[in-house]
Amino acid sequence: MINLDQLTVKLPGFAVQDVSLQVAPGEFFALLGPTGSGKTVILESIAGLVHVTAGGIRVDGKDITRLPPEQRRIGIVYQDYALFPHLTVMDNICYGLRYFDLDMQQARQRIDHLVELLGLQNIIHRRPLHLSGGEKQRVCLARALSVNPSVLLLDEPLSALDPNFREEIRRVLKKLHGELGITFMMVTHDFSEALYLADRVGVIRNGRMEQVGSTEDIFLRPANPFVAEFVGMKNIFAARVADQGIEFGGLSCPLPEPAICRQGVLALRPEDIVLQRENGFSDGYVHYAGVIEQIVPAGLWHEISVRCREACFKTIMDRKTLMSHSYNEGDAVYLGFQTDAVRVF
Ligand SMILES: Nc1ncnc2c1ncn2[C@@H]1O[C@H](COP(=O)(O)OP(=O)(O)OP(=O)(O)O)[C@@H](O)[C@H]1O
Repeated sequence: MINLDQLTVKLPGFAVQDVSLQVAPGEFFALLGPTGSGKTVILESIAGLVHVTAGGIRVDGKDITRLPPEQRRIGIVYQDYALFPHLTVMDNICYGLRYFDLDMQQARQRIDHLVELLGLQNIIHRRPLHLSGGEKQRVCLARALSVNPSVLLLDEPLSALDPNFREEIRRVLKKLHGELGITFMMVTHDFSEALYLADRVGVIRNGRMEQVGSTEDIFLRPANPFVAEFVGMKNIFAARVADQGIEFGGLSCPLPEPAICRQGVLALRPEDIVLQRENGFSDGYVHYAGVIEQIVPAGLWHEISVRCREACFKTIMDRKTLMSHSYNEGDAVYLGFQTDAVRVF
């Protein structure tokens, strides 16, 4: 269990301010935020690698705010591996043991178990130079877990990996978390990673916590336009409350309940928007006539921009559907969405 109580870390030109957070025992928590928002500073303050200016950190009920790193029983894994090139895999895994007061027989048993769990049996005598990215990251996980930590901190553990190994390490992390039952806290700027791995998420902006909640909550019910945009709501419009709903981009959107629109923003996820050639939308859908402005291939999907009056909507479509409807730039279409997909801030 991790407990941050108004954690404040002041650095030259940047500060983490009053971050309070509770991560339950055995939980997988993801700390999300754009680059430079302070995620690593928070992680490193938990590990004892940066000085905490004010507030406190407790792990499993114990105040560790001023303890040196080696007395915290916390493992940390970085994106760039940081393995010793001159040591074998086994020596890298065992390197940290000397700094901890551990029962060596138990430590050896634990390492044998980790080597098996992480599938490292065939590479324990190799040096890091001869390992793939996925293998290096599995070695780092074994090294961080060798000291039997109660908390494992992961700083963007997937971002240096190419896509195939990323998938592999994602599965490894899920399996490790399931089998070891310890608390995981992972920093990432990729919401899809958090969606796959984490139970709960905290979104950081500029050193402050913007929202904490279940991954589903953050995804479906972002608390403000910043979080909405961060979790992929690509349709964000200036809006205002009107007689029967809300107005934006020269359009009117009736809503079943009166909207509270304090920040004057309406947001929609691209995947909640449907396109049709003819207007066949059923009740419950809000729909507008528009024109396809742009079709951009994006991997397995195409991103389609549709202009309806002054509002330019973004939606996504798989290649097969796009082909079967023969949609092209310049085509007149109807665009619709259900009112419960609309978020108003
Ligand atoms: N030791 C330090 N001294 C001064 N400034 C620092 C120090 N460590 C980090 N910073 C600054 O604090 C800010 C937050 O950095 P941090 O590494 O926590 O961001 P982040 O959210 O992890 O970003 P990224 O996703 O790019 O890793 C940055 O502006 C960074 O330059």
